[in-house]
Order: sequence, then C-alpha cells, then structure tokens
Amino acid sequence: MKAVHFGAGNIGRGFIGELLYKSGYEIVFADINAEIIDELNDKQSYNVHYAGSDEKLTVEGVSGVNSSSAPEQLTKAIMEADIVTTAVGPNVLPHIAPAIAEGLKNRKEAQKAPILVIACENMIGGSSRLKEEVVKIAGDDVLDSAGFPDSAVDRIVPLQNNENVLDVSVEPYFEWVVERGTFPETLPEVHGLTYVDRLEPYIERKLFTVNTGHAATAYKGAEKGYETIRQAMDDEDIVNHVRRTLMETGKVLIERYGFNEEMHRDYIDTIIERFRNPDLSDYVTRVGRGPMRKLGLEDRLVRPARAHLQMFEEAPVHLISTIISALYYENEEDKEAVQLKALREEHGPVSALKEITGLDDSDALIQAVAKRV
Ligand SMILES: NC(=O)c1ccc[n+]([C@@H]2O[C@H](COP(=O)([O-])OP(=O)(O)OC[C@H]3O[C@@H](n4cnc5c(N)ncnc54)[C@H](O)[C@@H]3O)[C@@H](O)[C@H]2O)c1
Ligand SMILES: O=P(O)(O)OC[C@@H](O)[C@@H](O)[C@H](O)[C@H](O)CO
Repeated sequence: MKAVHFGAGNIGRGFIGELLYKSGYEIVFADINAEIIDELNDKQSYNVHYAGSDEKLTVEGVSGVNSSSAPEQLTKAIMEADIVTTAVGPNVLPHIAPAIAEGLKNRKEAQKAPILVIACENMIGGSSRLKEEVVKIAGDDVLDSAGFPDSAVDRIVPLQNNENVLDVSVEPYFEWVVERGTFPETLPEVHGLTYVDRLEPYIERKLFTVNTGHAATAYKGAEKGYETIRQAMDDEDIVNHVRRTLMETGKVLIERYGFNEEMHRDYIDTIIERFRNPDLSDYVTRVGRGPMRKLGLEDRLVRPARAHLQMFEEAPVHLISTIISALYYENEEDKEAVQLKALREEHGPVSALKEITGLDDSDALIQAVAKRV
C-alpha cells in the first residue's frame, strides 16, 4: 500500500509517518524543504525515538518529493496512493490544494478507486477546509475520487535537534480520531486510527483542552520571560492559571457534550502532566507560534471563551486573561507575532482582536476583553 503525506515535519515524520509505516504503507513525503526531501531519498528511513525510554522505531520504505519543484512526480505519487494525509499547518492547506486537485483529476480520468484525504492539523474542520480549496480548483466532480473526513490528532512533538535531521523524538502518547463520514469504499485500516461517527466532541475536547492549555502555558510563560514549557510548568502560578483556564473550557465541553465531570477533570490532569513531561524539551516559541491564528474566531481561545459567555452569561476570566497575554505576545522571529505587535501598537489590543476575529463592539467577548485590558 502507498501513502502520500504532505508535510515531512515533526507530526508528519513523528506521528502520521510512524502509524502509516506500522500499517504497512510505503510513504512518499511531499514537502518544500529541499534538505529534508534529499535526506529522505538518500536514507529512505529514519528513527522515531520515544521520550523517556530507549525505545525507538525505524520507519523504512520512505521517500520524498519536492512539492514546489517536482509537480509531475507528485501527481504520479497521488495516482498510485491508497491514502493522502497532511500535516502542514492550517494556513498552508490552500497552497497544497492545487497538487491534490491535479492528482485527483488524474485518478478520476484513469477510473481509479476513491481514496481518503485526511488533514491532520490543529483546527476544526481541517479536511473540510482542504476539500473546499480542492473543489474550487477541480470542481465538484473531484469528490467522486476522494473522501475528506475531518480528524483530530494529538501527540506532542517538539522542535527537533537530532544529529540525523530525519530522526524525531516524540512523547509516547497519541490519539488519532477520524470521522467515518459517507465514504463509499471500505475505510482503510490504519494502526492507531479510530473512526467515529461524529468528530465534533473529540476535536473540541482536544483543541480546547490540550491546545488551550498549551497556549495558556506558552503565553503566560513568555510574559514571565521563560523559554521552555518545562520552565513555565515549574511555576505554580502558571500551572494554577492553566488549570483554571481548563476548568472554564471544561465547563463548556461538559455542558455541550455531557462528558462525565470527574473523567474530564482526570483528562485535564493527564494533559497537565503531559506538559510537565521532563523528557520533552519544548519551547514557548513553538507552542505559542502563530498567535494570530491562535486568536482566530474558531480557534482554541476565542471560540471556547465566547461559548462560555453565551452558555453561562459569565466571563471566563482565566481564558480572557490568556487572550490578553496572547495579544501581548512578542517574538521577532514569528511573522504573525510581528504582525500582531504592529497591529496592537497602531490600534490597541482590543482593535487588534476585533480585526483578527471579525467581531465588533457588540460582542460580549470584545466587551469583556476591553474591560480587562
Ligand atoms: N508538533 C505537534 O506537537 C503537533 C501535534 C498535533 C498536531 N500538530 C499539527 O500538525 C501540523 C504540522 O505541525 P508540525 O509541528 O509538524 O510543524 P512542522 O513545521 O514541523 O511541519 C510542517 C511541515 O510542512 C512543510 N510545509 C510548509 N509549507 C508546505 C507546502 N506548501 N507544501 C508542502 N509542505 C509544506 C514544512 O516544510 C514542514 O516540514 C500543524 O497543523 C500542527 O498544528 C502538531
Ligand atoms: O501546532 P499549533 O501551533 O496549533 O499548537 C502548538 C501546540 O499546542 C501543538 O502543536 C501541540 O503540541 C499538539 O497539538 C499536541 O497534540
């Protein structure tokens, strides 16, 4: 079996690549990073190291295609693929859509069986978003050639600093959930992948616990001058803030999905312990990357905060405080952080938030943030 995976980065190699390999797939990674692509073609294997143990897995049978310079090779790889996956970042999905559209058009012409295209990004409706972009290019007909089920992925894979550039160290924990949808063929079995009828509770629970908590740790950590997540988690004030923030998102999740309260509290504890993992070296700059995306209307901070205000008519003070820390986050090497700083300095933090989210003064969250700022 063959897989094409877009994005040979940390999650691509350290998570999706690992599970596809374990399921018997030969993997072609498509990326714009020429160094990684050359290494993949040269070595044809890499190691996944599991943090906290000497255990490792050698992923073999891998190769690479440079998606910016070898479009024909990429179309051919999609023609031969049994599954297509992505982990490129939400903002990059429109950029890979043309290659996927071309590959699927060719599959339709050749009357190949439909395949799944699964976006493994930290966002709500990632595959649906990709589908929209692909349909814009290739038209609705392309949907005869592929299903685009949404998915939720969870594994902390920090920035890598290994001697072999392809090797990747990961936390042992992982979760990959995919919505079953209406795919007409038998769904491919992938080791560690769970199909569910309705993804919404899974993606919201993950995004509004793991990623909201992570963002709170990063932005509060940055505010105090910490560089790593571990340093931030050694600060009990930050841990308390993160826990209280997650109690607020938890209140929304429990009300919306009927999760068991005690089990959800245990889930929060598990997540906080994962952030504390002494065997992972993760940076505030990675976890806080792309603050404008993270402050987006449907993302991990604003969406649960607005839901809290709507459901309980009460301001989630810790979430709001996290949003304000995010608005003041600075990192000169992060394009979005630079843009955010310019926006904030020119118009003030509340206008920056309004511009990013598209909300106006009539919105309860904007009013609550303005009051706190
Ligand atoms: N790292 C984690 O802990 C983690 C966990 C769960 C989900 N995710 C999600 O996975 C996605 C990737 O995150 P990551 O941490 O692996 O980032 P990363 O930066 O390590 O990997 C992204 C890869 O995409 C490649 N890329 C960028 N533009 C491209 C293009 N136009 N075509 C092809 N490839 C392109 C980059 O070169 C890079 O290799 C994000 O959506 C992230 O939110 C990350
Ligand atoms: O990837 P981002 O930028 O959306 O978020 C940063 C981290 O919170 C994220 O990568 C986590 O490590 C991951 O989502 C854990 O499953």
